Amino acid sequence: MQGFSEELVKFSTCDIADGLVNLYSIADGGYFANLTQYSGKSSTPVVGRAYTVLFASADDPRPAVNYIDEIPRGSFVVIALSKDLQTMYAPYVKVTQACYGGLMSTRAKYQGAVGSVIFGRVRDVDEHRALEYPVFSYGLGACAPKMALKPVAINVPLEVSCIDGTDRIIQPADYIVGDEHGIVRIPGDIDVEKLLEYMKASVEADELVAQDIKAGVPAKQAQQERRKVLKRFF
Ligand SMILES: O=C([O-])CC(=O)C(=O)O
Ligand code: NI
Repeated sequence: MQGFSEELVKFSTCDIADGLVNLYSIADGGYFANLTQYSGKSSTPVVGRAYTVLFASADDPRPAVNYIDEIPRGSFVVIALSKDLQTMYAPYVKVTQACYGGLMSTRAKYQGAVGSVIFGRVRDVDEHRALEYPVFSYGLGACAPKMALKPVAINVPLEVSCIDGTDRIIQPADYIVGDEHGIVRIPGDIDVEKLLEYMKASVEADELVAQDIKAGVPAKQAQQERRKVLKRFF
């Protein structure tokens, strides 16, 4: 692991989204909707810096690139399709082919990648599970990509179409965190140390709220009382 990954792994995607909403007024909490974790579920979230890969239509003029053999250790592999192949509504991509499979996870894991998120379809579910390697995606496919899609760029910003009609951009080296809720991105210009400090205080406060509620204190009252300590962050 590198940078803040070791610290961030102690927090769920919900904790991070809370931090981004409350501390930085990021309305969506950095959350990417509609992704499912198909493999590698564990008690701790998956955290790494984004290693971004853009896939485009097989007839795109750009040559195919080899994205899988040079992944920096500790990276979170992030794959998205070009904007013309995305849809705002389900199923989110205009192709039925899977752009990622078990051999890609085998190689990614060998190089020390922490997980892969594919804003598209994946196949070979059993292989990802047998590897205990975390893979998140919009959905599944059975067909290989070669007649429909190819990887055309590495370490480029990735645009993801979202339900509100705007795009979210994932920059290379952004922190990506995944767990069973899906994926959150911590924008690169955020003070991660401050975010960590806030999340620690917020999680502690909510543990006390839970204790109070179990002891019969009304939820609103417990939240107001216990969350007073968070005022120092604003
Ligand atoms: O055939 C492909 O391109 C993808 C695949 O199934 C794998 O990585 O195992
Ligand atoms: Ni395969």
